[in-house]
Amino acid sequence: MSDDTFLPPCQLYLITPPAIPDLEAFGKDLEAALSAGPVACVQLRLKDVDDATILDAAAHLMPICHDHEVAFLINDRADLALAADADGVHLGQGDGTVESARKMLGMDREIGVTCHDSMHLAYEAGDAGANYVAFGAFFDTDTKQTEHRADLELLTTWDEVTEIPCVAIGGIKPEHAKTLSDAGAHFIAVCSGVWGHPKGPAAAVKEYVAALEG
Ligand SMILES: Cc1ncc(COP(=O)(O)OP(=O)(O)O)c(N)n1
Ligand SMILES: Cc1ncsc1CCOP(=O)(O)O
Ligand SMILES: [Mg+2]
Repeated sequence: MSDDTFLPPCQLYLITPPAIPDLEAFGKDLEAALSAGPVACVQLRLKDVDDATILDAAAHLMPICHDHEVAFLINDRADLALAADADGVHLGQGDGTVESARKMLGMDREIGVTCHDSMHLAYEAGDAGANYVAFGAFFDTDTKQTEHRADLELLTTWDEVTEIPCVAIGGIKPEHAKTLSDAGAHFIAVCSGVWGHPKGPAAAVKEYVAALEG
């Protein structure tokens, strides 16, 4: 994900729902979503479950991603990303340091870092060796209680001053995609807009991709 030389300016990054009650059914939805259009990355973001559940979900979902040449990241836990042989980890500000995750994961795996609405946190993450930084929330979301609201200018400034890709997250609907892309986002991260789309995840991916192609 960090080498965007031959990639379109802004790509879709999918975040799983925080609970996956039926792994078989979700695997089918994931397969449909990834077959519908280009997706750069899928992040397994399970909350309030034990490690075995995360590893089981990773073992089921990662091959689907790899069949589509889509990177598979695990949220919160570098140790589980290593145990699952995932492509990387997404770390929040309370999920451990980039340095310690890098020691665990080596240089071949991706490390992304939540930076809320803060250029300062993004510089810190970049200096520590993050492969991407994530800004948000850009819009209202029911997926997570958020305390920070990012604006488009942050994306533009970040894009101007660094080479490190940035992800925009939080309540992103298809109609927001082009604006975020034009402002400088390299990825838009979406959860409910895809898995909760009234026409299903495949139709959702098509809508986001069409909007990005604008
Ligand atoms: C791409 C991306 N950006 C931000 C987050 C949020 O991470 P974090 O702040 O650790 O919150 P949780 O997702 O762990 O609730 C993310 N997961 N992915
Ligand atoms: C994990 C996370 N971090 C900031 S907003 C958010 C939720 C993203 O989900 P949605 O696309 O449903 O708003
Ligand atoms: Mg986290």
